[in-house]
Amino acid sequence: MSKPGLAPRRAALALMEGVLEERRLLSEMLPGAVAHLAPDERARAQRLATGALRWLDRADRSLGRYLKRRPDLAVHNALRLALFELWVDGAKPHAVVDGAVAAVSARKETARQAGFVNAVLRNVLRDGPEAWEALPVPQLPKWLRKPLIADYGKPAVAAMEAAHAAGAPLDLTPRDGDVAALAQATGGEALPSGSVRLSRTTQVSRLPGYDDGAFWVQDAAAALAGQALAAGRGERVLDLCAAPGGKTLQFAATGAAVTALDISEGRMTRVSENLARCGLEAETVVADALDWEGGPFDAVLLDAPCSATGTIRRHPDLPHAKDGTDFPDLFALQERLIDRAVALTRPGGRIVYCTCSLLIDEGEEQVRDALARHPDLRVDPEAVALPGVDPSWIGDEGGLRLRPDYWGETGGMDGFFIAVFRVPKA
Ligand SMILES: C[S@@+](CC[C@H](N)C(=O)[O-])C[C@H]1O[C@@H](n2cnc3c(N)ncnc32)[C@H](O)[C@@H]1O
Repeated sequence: MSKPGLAPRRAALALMEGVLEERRLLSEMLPGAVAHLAPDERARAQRLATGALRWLDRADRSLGRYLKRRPDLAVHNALRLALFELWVDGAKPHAVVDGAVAAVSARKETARQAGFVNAVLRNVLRDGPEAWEALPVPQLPKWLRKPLIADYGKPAVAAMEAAHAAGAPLDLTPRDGDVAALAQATGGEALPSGSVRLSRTTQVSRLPGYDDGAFWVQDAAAALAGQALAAGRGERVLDLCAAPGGKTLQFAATGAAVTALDISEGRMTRVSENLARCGLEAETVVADALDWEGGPFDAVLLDAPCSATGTIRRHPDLPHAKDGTDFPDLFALQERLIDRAVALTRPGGRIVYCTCSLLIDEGEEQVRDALARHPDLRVDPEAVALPGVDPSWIGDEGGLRLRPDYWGETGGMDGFFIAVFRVPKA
């Protein structure tokens, strides 16, 4: 029989290897990679892999003191994971050392290095948590850090990195807009923007009101993007890249006639499930937005596919799995999707363009380029001056720049860019 706790640790190490060697995202590998585990072990494997990747940079700095040269990836990862468990997760030292040694011993290729792992971890333990705490907050890899410093400056990037290390709370959007009632029912905090924030980790489906569809999970920054559209009862609204549907639900809850479109059939199933749970309606269309014909609509939301660099708090694997080389294709797609959104909006209508990205190429620059291609469009800064938004977050081009370090004292928010275009009357 294998040691207790070995299976989730081995699954976590396999997930880390998938990210760091095969450059795959955790979301692509889960839930397949943990399907063989019991539910609590699955959650533990995911938590360990996510945590180790979040703290990877600090673990590597720490291990630099004990390693003459970089060990094989599998051994290195076992040590990185052990440091996360010891100094962040608060696991018992003997259990961590035993677990790391057992994981390395269980693989034929690494079994001979079990003694080495044991020795390194003994040295780490001898130096204690003070040595770990003295190290800087984990930094982003250079490929991402450099352009962000160029755009925001070093202090801002350091603040974002601190927010990435802190992780993300759980935000809920109330279906009927009654934020106070939902905050009371769930024991959460009512945010000025209309979301409810829970700081504790919890199983969402066990929260009161889940089965009745009284709320859905949606980061407060993403909810602001939905609010910026200001959908009204009976208005024809198109959600052009809709899945998994947080913003579709926001529009449907206002009584708008919503068409939710997405290229992915699988992801669109989640939109339908979310609508059904919340007792809301929308027309769902699986199609490529670039060649779909319909409308014209009173309002179009384009929550475009993007680098997702605004979601690193929730997805600390992203900076390790990506290197930015595929981003220019996304920038070009965003441009074409903006042109489609313009074509699908009626004269006098409006378009919300947003991305969960920190890169200005996917935000401010897209707005500037869109205005050059469509000189009749106007950006409406008033439309993004929403409750909870600090006016200094609205840029010269009229868009709203949200960063993970904003609202730091209440748990931060996802990085987002949101701009509202007004289409001229005919
Ligand atoms: C950022 S996500 C949208 C999130 C969603 N608006 C929400 O609030 O839950 C981007 C979506 O764009 C979809 N997508 C990518 N390319 C597309 C295309 N050419 N046409 C339609 N949808 C596309 C992806 O499948 C993905 O679901």
